[in-house]
Amino acid sequence: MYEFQTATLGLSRMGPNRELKFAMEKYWKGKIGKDEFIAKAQAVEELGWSLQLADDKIDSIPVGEHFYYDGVLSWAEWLGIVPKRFAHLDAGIDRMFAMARGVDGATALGLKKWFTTNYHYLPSEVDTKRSPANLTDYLANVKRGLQFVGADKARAVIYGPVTIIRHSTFAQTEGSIDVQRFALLAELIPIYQKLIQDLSDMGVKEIQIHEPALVFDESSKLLPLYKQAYPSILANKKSTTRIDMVTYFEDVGADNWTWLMEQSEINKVSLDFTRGDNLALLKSNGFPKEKTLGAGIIDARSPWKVDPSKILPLIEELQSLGVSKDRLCIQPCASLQFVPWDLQNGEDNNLLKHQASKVLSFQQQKIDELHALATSDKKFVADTNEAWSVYKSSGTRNEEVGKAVAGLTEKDFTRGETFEVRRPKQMPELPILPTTSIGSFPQTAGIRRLRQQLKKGTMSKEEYEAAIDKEITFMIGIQEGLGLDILVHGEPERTDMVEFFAQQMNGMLFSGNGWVQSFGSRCVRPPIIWADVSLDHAMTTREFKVAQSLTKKPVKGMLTGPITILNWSFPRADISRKEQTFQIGLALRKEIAYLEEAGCRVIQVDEPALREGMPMRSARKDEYLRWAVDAFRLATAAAKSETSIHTHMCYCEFGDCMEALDEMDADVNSIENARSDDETLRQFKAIGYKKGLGPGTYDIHSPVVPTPEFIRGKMESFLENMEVSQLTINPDCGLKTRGWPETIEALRVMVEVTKEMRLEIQASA
Ligand code: MET
Ligand SMILES: [Zn+2]
Repeated sequence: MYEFQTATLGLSRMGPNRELKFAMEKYWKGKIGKDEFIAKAQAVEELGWSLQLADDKIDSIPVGEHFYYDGVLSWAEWLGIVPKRFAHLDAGIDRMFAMARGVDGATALGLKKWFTTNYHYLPSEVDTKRSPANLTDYLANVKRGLQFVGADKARAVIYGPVTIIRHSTFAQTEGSIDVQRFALLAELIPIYQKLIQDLSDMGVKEIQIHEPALVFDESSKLLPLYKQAYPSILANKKSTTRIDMVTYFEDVGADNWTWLMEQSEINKVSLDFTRGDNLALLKSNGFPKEKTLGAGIIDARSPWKVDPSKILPLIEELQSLGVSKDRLCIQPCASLQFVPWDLQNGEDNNLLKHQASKVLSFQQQKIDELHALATSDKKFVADTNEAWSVYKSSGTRNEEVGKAVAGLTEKDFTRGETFEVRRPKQMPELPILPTTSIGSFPQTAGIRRLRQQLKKGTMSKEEYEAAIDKEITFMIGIQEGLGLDILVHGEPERTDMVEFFAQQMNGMLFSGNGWVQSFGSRCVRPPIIWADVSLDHAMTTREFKVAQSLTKKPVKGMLTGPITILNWSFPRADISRKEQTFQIGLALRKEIAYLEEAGCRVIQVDEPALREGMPMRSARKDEYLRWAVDAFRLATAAAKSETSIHTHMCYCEFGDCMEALDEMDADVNSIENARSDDETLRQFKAIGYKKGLGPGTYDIHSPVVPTPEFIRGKMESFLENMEVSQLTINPDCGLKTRGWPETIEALRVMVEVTKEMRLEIQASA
């Protein structure tokens, strides 16, 4: 052991070259069998273990935490929290994948953002009857880990029951959620008791119980569940098995702190020191002498190196607050799944050549940093300090941008006329219940090939654009044929809704292989903001003009909003997120002007990441929402009254920020709703929302075409909750992951049902 102990809480799951992604997709298509799939997945897991074992870099290495699709989903499968529609399937990974992706008419589980990240988990659905728990696969995996890593270093990871319960949905018909939560907990306690015993018997010396739900606001009423769960779960635990209670993404709050520190069966508490204020809690309460502190001092969600001038004093301070060296374990604040595998890995060197890369740090580098900190490596400290000072003087600031942000006044954030005044001026020719889509159409293999050819240089820019225009022509033709009212160009030129814009703005940096998991096999490659952001040319008008020239119907301009660009990028570490978002907002404001100039009358500014960036504590929530909403308003406020500003959001729990959605002052909010069962729609009604709303009519994640009855049911529910004049009819989200046949069929059903309903409404008027 070195000066400090080191631990990790989980690694990037996909592998250096997204091996798990490709293995999963092949397995789903039946191109490889189950054994081959598992072998490939295990090879990635073992690679991760090896990285940590090398040079004894990490003392506590998690095992049993390499999930194929999602952790909450795997635990639901193992614990038997399986909704009826999947209960007939055999337990195991096929049922787990079935729940993730849907099968034979059984729709998939929901999809939600995990805390404040852009990673999505699958909420378990709680039926009245549970399937039997089956932890065989989990235990076998832990056993493999123990053998590979060695019993001294292996730490079995368990997702704790309260976190599972907090991320489950309960039937509204079965009575109060609180009661249902306790009922489920009562069933889970004996399962966890046995599990802890089994792990002890196998020779596991320490168990990491991941209970990040401890960071939810105290008002979330979870503490009674913790109080109920843990004394019983840990009651029969052998004294030789240590417990590390792991939290992340926020501080645990005063009440949870007190509870945690009082639990004598908990030997180590892992806390996040990069978000929230656990340090203040430690200062005011001290830290129990008999416990180890797992100090999450390395930001697992940031691609930037540690700043020694901040992190070394923090390590000192923790000791001066009474955490002795032998009880201090330094670690990343959360799983490293939120950063790419390795900075050096497979890069085409564009990234590595850039000055900023000297201060970048992906998973491999973070493991090295931990090791350097644990061994008090002086050279590392000197080199890192030097790298940061070189970076800061390498053109990160742009004076013009700085002035523009500093000079903003109230007027810059406010549209010329109020919603009531401007709304009637917007596309008055539209019928009631205008139909539209969210923007993207299927990204076919052909389209992806075009991009590869352009990249390889086997296709010229002119040829590429001509091919893209052909796609746009096809897509406009389809939409005309279907009879949609507000058309889109279909986004064939965009790889990704953030990357496409980031690539055209100044101040952004891109990796060739810096993938992180978004959900299931889907990975994203977030741009890295390294300097002040600005824009010096139009980004979307070329494709808009092509599309609009082909139709008399309005074509919707399609932009990604400032908050989403920020949240789905890696923000820089040296200036605030607010300042970066305002810079992006100003760039988008220019783009909206370019689009208007090109004749665009309706512009959608997507903000699917608005909610996920929101901090978890009420005090900080309000502050975030204020600047996040302001950034959106900054981007859109200069639009003419005649320009209809739409926005779109998806796959979040919006309940606690509804007012903010209203304050964004968009003319129409096209929001995901089908997969969350009208919850979002009811929440809009509850706040008395009067602006335009496009609640999604069907889930776009499934290839299953919705029936007319289903769409009709949705629309009836819209009409019960909103005025006809408020409604726009659209799917839940973009269609880029779908194939053409089901896309056309589903939209055809949506348009047909809308036409029928228009006639009915007019007849009854
Ligand atoms: C994740 S939200 C996606 C919105 C985007 N306009 C699309 O249709 O793909
Ligand atoms: Zn969406």
